[in-house]
Amino acid sequence: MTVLSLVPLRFVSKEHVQMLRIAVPNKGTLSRPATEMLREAGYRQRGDDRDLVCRDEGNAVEFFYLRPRDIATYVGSGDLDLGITGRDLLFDAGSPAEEILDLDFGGATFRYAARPDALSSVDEIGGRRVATAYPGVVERHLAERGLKADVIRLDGAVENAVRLGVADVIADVVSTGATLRQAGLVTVGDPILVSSALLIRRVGAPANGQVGQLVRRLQGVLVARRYVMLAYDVRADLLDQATALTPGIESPTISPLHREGWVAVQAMVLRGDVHNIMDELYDLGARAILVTDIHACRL
Ligand SMILES: Nc1ncnc2c1ncn2[C@@H]1O[C@H](COP(=O)(O)OP(=O)(O)OP(=O)(O)O)[C@@H](O)[C@H]1O
Ligand SMILES: O=P(O)(O)OC[C@H]1O[C@H](OP(=O)(O)OP(=O)(O)O)[C@H](O)[C@@H]1O
Ligand SMILES: [Mg+2]
Repeated sequence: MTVLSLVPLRFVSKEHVQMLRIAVPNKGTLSRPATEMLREAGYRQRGDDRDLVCRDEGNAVEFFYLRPRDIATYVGSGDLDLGITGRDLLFDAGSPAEEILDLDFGGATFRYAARPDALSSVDEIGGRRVATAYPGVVERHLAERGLKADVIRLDGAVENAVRLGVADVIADVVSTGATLRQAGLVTVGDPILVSSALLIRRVGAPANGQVGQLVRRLQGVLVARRYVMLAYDVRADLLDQATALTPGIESPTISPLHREGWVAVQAMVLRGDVHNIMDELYDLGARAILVTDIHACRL
């Protein structure tokens, strides 16, 4: 770790700050949610979808917009410090880069599929032709199972490969399953992997204060998206029952109310649970139950 990385950025004159270099998907499913998340975390992002670079001088970060498939290569080689890419693309690249944070978007499974009557299990893939745009993932998966198959690398639209007689099986990203259905294919076996967008860095990269700050900001966005703030008033003798419903992340905040025998409670709750919790609190006797969004946080 350099001495500079220990000093908060605002105390260091700008010409001495090393710019952190981050790869962001320039196109495809991950592109928009990645730039939105970085914006929510307080970083400047490109104004035009064709821009290839964006410097955020205030935060000492430089963003490079690259094909998501290439991002693990740039990060694994150490040419860029961090990157945002999919878990499936990271595994496919096989470069020495690793996940440091799951960003909770771009979720999809990666699976085998074939004609409904063609295969009953993954073991039957041995000796067949498998079309995929992710040969690294497929070859490793087959090797782990001791299966030998002919892996055919295609660029996209791989679902057509069976129809066109190029392959017996495909391995591809499945989200809604609509593309598979349209091509008359069904999944074979369990998912090869469950993917989502990740923040990645080079394996063995030294600890760095700037990276730590970026990770905390992104974690703040994740928490702000997952949680809401719930506030309510409740009789003091019901407080234990009420706080069992709203334990918060560390502990709920309890404040006295002017009204004798009542207290106000504030706690973070999961966004998806909030309506059930509000119903239960109301039934318990809590009143003035209010929900507010969290815009940013550091826990
Ligand atoms: N419905 C989806 N289709 C494709 N990729 C998806 C989907 N949902 C999530 N992803 C993830 O997005 C990444 C693939 O992005 P990439 O930009 O390479 O392909 P794409 O979004 O299909 O764009 P395109 O094929 O137009 O280049 C993978 O990590 C994949 O798991
Ligand atoms: O399960 P679904 O919701 O149908 O989504 C999955 C499909 O979407 C992607 O294709 P894309 O449109 O990106 O075309 P591509 O195959 O040329 O990349 C992916 O490769 C699958 O084909
Ligand atoms: Mg695609």
